[in-house]
Amino acid sequence: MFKKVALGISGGVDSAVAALLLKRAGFQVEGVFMRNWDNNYEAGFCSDERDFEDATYVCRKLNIPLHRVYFIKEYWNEVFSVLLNEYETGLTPNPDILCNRYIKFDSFFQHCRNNLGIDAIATGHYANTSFGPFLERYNESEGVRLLQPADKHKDQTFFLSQVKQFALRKCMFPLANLQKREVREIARNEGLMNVAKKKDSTGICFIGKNKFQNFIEEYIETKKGHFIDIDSGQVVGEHGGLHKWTVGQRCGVPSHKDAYFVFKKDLVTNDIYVVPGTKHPALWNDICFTSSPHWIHSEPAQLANNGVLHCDFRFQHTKPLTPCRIVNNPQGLTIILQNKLRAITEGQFGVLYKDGECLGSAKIRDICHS
Ligand SMILES: Nc1ncnc2c1ncn2[C@@H]1O[C@H](COP(=O)(O)OP(=O)(O)OP(=O)(O)O)[C@@H](O)[C@H]1O
Repeated sequence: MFKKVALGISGGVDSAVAALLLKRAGFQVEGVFMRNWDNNYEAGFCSDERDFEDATYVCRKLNIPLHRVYFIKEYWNEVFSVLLNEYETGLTPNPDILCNRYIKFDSFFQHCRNNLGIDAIATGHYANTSFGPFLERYNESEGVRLLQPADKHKDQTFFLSQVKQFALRKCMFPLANLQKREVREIARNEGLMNVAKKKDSTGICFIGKNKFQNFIEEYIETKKGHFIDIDSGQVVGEHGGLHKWTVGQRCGVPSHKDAYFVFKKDLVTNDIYVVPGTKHPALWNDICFTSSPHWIHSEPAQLANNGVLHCDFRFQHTKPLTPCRIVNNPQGLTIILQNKLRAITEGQFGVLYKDGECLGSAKIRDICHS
């Protein structure tokens, strides 16, 4: 039932091998290279031309057509302006999660469906769904579930935790059952040497080599303020703008004992409260409150019945899962962690897992400092 598939080709090894596996499985593959940032707006950005050349090389080698699409306006409206707004309101946003929700699994999906006549999309993400890596278990009358892939170290479900059902149910993840080293090996064996040795992309997709602090300065007004030691109440230094700092970050202000770390940002006074030492107890918390959650499949029955959901939590992609208990509250969720975590940050997403399934996520809006 699925014949023609649009695959997001980034010029990296993962999407190259995904293309190869889709071809081997007999699908008609349309490669699509996407650009979300207009490099003409700014000097000094890394150009994605090199990536486009690599994408062209992959598609030529595998004999698949390559299309180029632009979502610059969509990215600006749905991702970048949200990012600026969140920085301006003292939060630390996660644009990669928004990019997947609004661009890759919405604009990209709709564009490919409307213009390329495809039956499904695919990406080189390390993720899986209950419909299988090639939608082999697709069921029209069932909701799809987002599952962790075989490679737990590369698992990218964290970044997919806000994706909507309508696109996810028509998405293939051909790398679901592979380890990263196997993916590189497949690329090498297939003569895709250019991409086999490329490093993984990191961080926000459009910033490239420019330092984030310099970059963000171009867009947000710099308002200087004080660093204040929460233990002594004393001003211990000056900062160059709330948006440049995030909870848990080392401030570079010396104290008599240890370096200072960001504890909390005060939007009203424009001060940043800091604590001496990375292990200061104020940085460690086990209760947080979120905005209204996005459930990939559906609200878990325990919560729907006003009960307690026992599951696992993470708010940073690379960190281990922490067991937690969750209850609904009028604004969203109350999450009670089994152990304290360092630097839980407002604006980040709390991503929830249970038995290998990514249930969804919710934006952290407050932390209970006991
Ligand atoms: N510029 C792009 N155009 C089209 N698809 C993209 C682009 N960037 C990323 N993707 C899709 O999203 C997937 C995940 O991208 P991401 O950059 O998060 O991970 P990655 O592991 O570096 O992937 P890759 O090795 O394919 O670059 C890619 O495998 C690809 O399918």
